[in-house]
Amino acid sequence: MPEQSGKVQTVLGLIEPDQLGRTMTHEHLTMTFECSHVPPASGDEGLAAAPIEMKHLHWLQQNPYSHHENLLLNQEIEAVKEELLCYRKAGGGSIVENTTTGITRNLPVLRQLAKETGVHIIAGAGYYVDVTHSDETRKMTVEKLTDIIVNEILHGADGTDIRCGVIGEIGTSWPITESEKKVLRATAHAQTQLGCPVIIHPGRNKAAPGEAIRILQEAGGDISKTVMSHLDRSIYDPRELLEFAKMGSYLEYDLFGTEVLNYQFNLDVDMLSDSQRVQTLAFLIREGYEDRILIAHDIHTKHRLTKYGGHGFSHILKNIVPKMLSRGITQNQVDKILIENPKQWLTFK
Ligand SMILES: CCC(=O)NCCS(=O)(=O)O
Repeated sequence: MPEQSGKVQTVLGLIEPDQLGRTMTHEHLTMTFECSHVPPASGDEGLAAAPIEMKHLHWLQQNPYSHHENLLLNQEIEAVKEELLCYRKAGGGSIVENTTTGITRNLPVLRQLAKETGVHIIAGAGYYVDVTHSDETRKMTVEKLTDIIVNEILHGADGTDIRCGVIGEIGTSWPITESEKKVLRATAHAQTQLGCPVIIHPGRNKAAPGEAIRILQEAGGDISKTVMSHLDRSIYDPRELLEFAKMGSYLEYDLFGTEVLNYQFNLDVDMLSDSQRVQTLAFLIREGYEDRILIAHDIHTKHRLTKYGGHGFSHILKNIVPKMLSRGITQNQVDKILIENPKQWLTFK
């Protein structure tokens, strides 16, 4: 039985699950997102190249992926540190940092931030979406990928002794590519060995979450210990959502704070607003899924930091929780979503 059993593994070492407190289960503190750059609309090239300024904020908020500099969250370590101190003051305890190989994971920075702020940080093992896979990764067998992921959890990742505490976010596109399927199978095999939490980034299609879960399931993964991220932009129809929920994964609404008219990555999608996210949580609770819900902001670009006029890492604690309570979600249910469910998920079997 690994030493992680019954514990949560942070970048500073193992902790008791009760030490976690309120937990955002899907954030990024340092990463790059150039792999997802969207060319600006014709006529917007000047805005896309301009420094970030107040007068451009609305454009930036609506076109975040067309501004190259906005995709470099790794340049904002000091601002992120300030945000984490505010997050603690607002009652936050822990953050799952989902940056995996392909989007510039930086474990020494995570360890430094954890030391300087007192926020428990849980780092992610494994690989992001196919476009970020190296030729070497693509050639690897499932067994080799499994070994690497297991090693990132048991011994440390990226040549450091800093150990990851979850597998993911494991990136998948739509349709899921062959290389991504191998990583999903390796994830399931590593999870079987370690009894660890897993978190998946689905492709941008309503069929994507179910397909990723099926691949994990067939490879022996523990779906009850797996989170499906980004449901805010993936499944809208209530009947389809309940069909997916029956598969048994955690259901994560992790784009709180994102309010956009057009979702740049898929113009067919009408991205949920925060009010609609809260309505969806209330719906899932009524349908009996309160033990399966997780929430977060998934901050991954500069413009969502308070330094750039964004909502920051404390938005859920300061604004969304009161809204949840005002819409009939009880304090006990809020605590389940923010404390108990993350604790159950993050504790190694
Ligand atoms: C690395 C951050 C990330 O993947 N965020 C998800 C963005 S979206 O696909 O939900 O738009």
